[in-house]
Amino acid sequence: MVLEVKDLVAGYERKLIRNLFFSVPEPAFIAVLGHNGCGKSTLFKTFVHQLPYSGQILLQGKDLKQIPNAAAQGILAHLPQKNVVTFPVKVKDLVVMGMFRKKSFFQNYEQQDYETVAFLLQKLQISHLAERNFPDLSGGEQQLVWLAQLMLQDAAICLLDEPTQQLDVYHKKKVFRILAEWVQEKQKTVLCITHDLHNLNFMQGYILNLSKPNPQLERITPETVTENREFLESAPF
Ligand SMILES: Nc1ncnc2c1ncn2[C@@H]1O[C@H](COP(=O)(O)OP(=O)(O)OP(=O)(O)O)[C@@H](O)[C@H]1O
Repeated sequence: MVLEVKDLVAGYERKLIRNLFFSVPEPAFIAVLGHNGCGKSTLFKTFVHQLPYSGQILLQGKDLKQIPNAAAQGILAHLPQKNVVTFPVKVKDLVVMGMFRKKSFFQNYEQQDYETVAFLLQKLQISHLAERNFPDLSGGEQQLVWLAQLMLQDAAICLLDEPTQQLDVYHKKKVFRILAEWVQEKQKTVLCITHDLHNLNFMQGYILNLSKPNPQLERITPETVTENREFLESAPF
């Protein structure tokens, strides 16, 4: 079992996540949907120990509470919605840091690591950004760079919080295709918060709509995408 959530209750004064149950037996893509403020990022925060919760979260069969540093173990990687860098750093030097698990603290990154970075940047079609100063990039360009860094972490389960939010329509589609390929070829489990429902039509996997009264994994089909879009187009009350 890759991931199990049992009777999860989490949130703030108001518990946004109430008695959530779902399980992912095999690597899969899961689109996490829902109206603004329904608790999607809150769900991810419970996974990365940023919020207390009751109930159980099991990653690869192990209780999350017994895994204080899932990132260092290559179990979990999290790409938050906002990630700010204000110091000057070249894109390639930021991306290579995704390989931190393979390095000891004082070890430098080598030529071979930068070759891996170059390959990934090419895949994401952002090779031309490699030598640029990261803080000077546009919002969408920065998002693609963070995605490259996250992919290099090579974690089994990835939490992506609206990774395509600032991308143009071409790059949105491209990123969804790359994620689909990544899940299938590398057997990753990707939970992806998104409002880009039309891009789900060509994806295989599941929808988890946290705006619904009793959210469950629903297999992605043209019908479930339409039903969830119509559900979300209606008022969230
Ligand atoms: N630290 C906090 N203290 C109290 N309330 C909070 C805190 N952080 C977030 N919230 C509230 O919890 C609710 C859910 O926030 P969350 O970020 O999980 O929403 P979301 O579903 O990811 O929304 P969006 O689609 O807008 O990103 C919001 O109403 C937010 O204001």
